[in-house]
Amino acid sequence: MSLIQVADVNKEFRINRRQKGVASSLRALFKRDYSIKHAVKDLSFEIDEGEVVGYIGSNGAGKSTTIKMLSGILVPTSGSVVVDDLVPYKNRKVNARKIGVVFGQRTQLYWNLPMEETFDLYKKIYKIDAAEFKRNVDFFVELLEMQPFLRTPVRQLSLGQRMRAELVVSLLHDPKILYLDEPTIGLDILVKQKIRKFIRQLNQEKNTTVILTTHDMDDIDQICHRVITIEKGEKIFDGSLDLFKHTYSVGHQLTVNFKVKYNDITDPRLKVLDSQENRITVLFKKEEISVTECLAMMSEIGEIEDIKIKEPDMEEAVENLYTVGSI
Ligand SMILES: Nc1ncnc2c1ncn2[C@@H]1O[C@H](COP(=O)(O)OP(=O)(O)OP(=O)(O)O)[C@@H](O)[C@H]1O
Repeated sequence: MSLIQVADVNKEFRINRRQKGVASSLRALFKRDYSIKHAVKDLSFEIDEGEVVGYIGSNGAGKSTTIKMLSGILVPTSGSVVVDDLVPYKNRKVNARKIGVVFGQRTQLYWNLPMEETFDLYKKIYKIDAAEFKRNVDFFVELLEMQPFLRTPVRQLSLGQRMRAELVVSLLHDPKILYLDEPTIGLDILVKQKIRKFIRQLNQEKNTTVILTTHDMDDIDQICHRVITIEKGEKIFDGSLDLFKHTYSVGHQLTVNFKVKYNDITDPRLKVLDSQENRITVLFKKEEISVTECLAMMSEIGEIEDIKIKEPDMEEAVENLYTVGSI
């Protein structure tokens, strides 16, 4: 049975429409005046232990609402959410032991305490066994290169240092599942890379299941094996990272420089983007024609000097997803 099971879940929010003024306040006493926001609609998916899943969608698509239902903060309006055999909102305490959560915008740190003391505090809160605690702190501090700032009060840490600290705090009790909501937002590229590497290692060494929401497509590209996309509350794609790219990207781009070029290409599976005296750029889908076949064709139309292949691009795939929708 899957570790996370989401079946036919809906989440509605009631939004008050009350206008300003005494008359409208009086009216509101007798007549309910609100609209319903369907944040998540008929959502179903399953996630197995050890999977690393990117959960993506544009602003307001319903990502955070889903994560909040998975972590037990929100109650679904209908449908069922089961995480490791528990219904999260009914078992918030037990569920909290099994999950780690990092919301990019919300902190779990104490402003005036250095990290070392914050870790000790969480050790007490979660009643973490001393040996397990030491093992984890050593492991995480080394992987995230946190030694130099362990004794610095949190308020003096940079955003990147704080985000690394957030990750450690959420993982000290060895949770089975880690929910990450925009973990690299606002960070410089070096810290982003450190965090991405850390998440990959965490998954490999501890088999932690990771669900990651982000607007940074490099996060997805470099960390996730699977992608689920949601738009206007509805799931529109669920599959491997490769399938995602191939479904939504326009294809591979091949540029060939020729010593001598005799002809132009005519095969309908290759779309010519640019053709010059000694160079041609074509677009193709790997499912329709292989790279080898493509190159064989190129060698028939000229003497090849040099080639360059551009893989389908994640950013471009997401752009297409948002404009095309589900296919
Ligand atoms: N407490 C709430 N009350 C009313 N509406 C809400 C509430 N929380 C979320 N919503 C609405 O539900 C929809 C989904 O919001 P959600 O925060 O899940 O989106 P998101 O995909 O995480 O977006 P973002 O990428 O901007 O963080 C949005 O239209 C949002 O305005």
